[in-house]
Amino acid sequence: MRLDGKELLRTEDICLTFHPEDGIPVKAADHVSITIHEGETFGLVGESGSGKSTLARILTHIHQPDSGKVYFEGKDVTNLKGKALRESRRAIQMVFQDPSSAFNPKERIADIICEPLMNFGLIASKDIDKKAAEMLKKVDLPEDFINRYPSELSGGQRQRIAIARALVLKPKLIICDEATSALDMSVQKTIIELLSRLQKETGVAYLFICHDLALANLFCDTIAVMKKGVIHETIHDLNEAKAPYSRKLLACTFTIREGKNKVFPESLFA
Ligand SMILES: Nc1ncnc2c1ncn2[C@@H]1O[C@H](COP(=O)(O)OP(=O)(O)OP(=O)(O)O)[C@@H](O)[C@H]1O
Repeated sequence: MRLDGKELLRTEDICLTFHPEDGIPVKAADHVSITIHEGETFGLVGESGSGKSTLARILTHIHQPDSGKVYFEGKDVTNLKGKALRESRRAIQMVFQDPSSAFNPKERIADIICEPLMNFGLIASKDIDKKAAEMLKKVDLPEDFINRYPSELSGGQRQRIAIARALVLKPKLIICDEATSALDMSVQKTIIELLSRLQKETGVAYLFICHDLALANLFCDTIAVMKKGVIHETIHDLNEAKAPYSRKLLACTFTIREGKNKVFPESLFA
């Protein structure tokens, strides 16, 4: 965790409106400006549908914004095409909530981990098992997992495989989109500890998209609070949140210390 790193990624006034065929337009990104520094963990919180994944998809070039700019290491990468786009995709990797959906169930773990290297033509077939074993070690899994299949692993182990695969290209930024949300509390803790350790070892930055405000506050150096495509506040500690929406969101968090008669605040959607 560090806040003194150089600027790694910056968005400037990013806007994107979806136009579903049978509905009203949805402003999923409304003048979004964020800055992520090298080695930083940047949290993105907000209710479901607030535009968190859309922003992730813009940063990974899955969606093109209607307007605004994305800068990576100081370069404008908003409209990259061809080879430049491919190269840029190496630097930002993603880890999703359900890694199984991104894994081919018929592929060995070794091939799953090394797939990004294969896609970029960066590894020979004969080196795959060795590289995969090295990556398994990094994420605290036994090296003989190379010959297993995804269905033979637990959810937490599969998430470690997803992290190993995200790391194999040595990215500068990993976007964790609800990466720990489907895991039980104890496994979630070990994955967070793993992400922390890997960050110390590699200097990778994280964009950590999360519904759990307590976890985001604990793990993230900086947190942006998003609602309906708008960033309402960017702060380092949610306890110091000032924006009315952030306060409402915080008031909705459960804590076991409050006992059994918690009164919910007025609707977030008002
Ligand atoms: N491809 C699309 N076409 C039309 N509308 C979309 C598309 N993708 C997202 N949206 C809409 O944009 C808004 C933001 O969605 P997004 O998935 O970014 O939210 P989110 O904050 O990531 O939600 P969650 O926390 O539930 O994953 C939602 O209203 C969603 O329905």
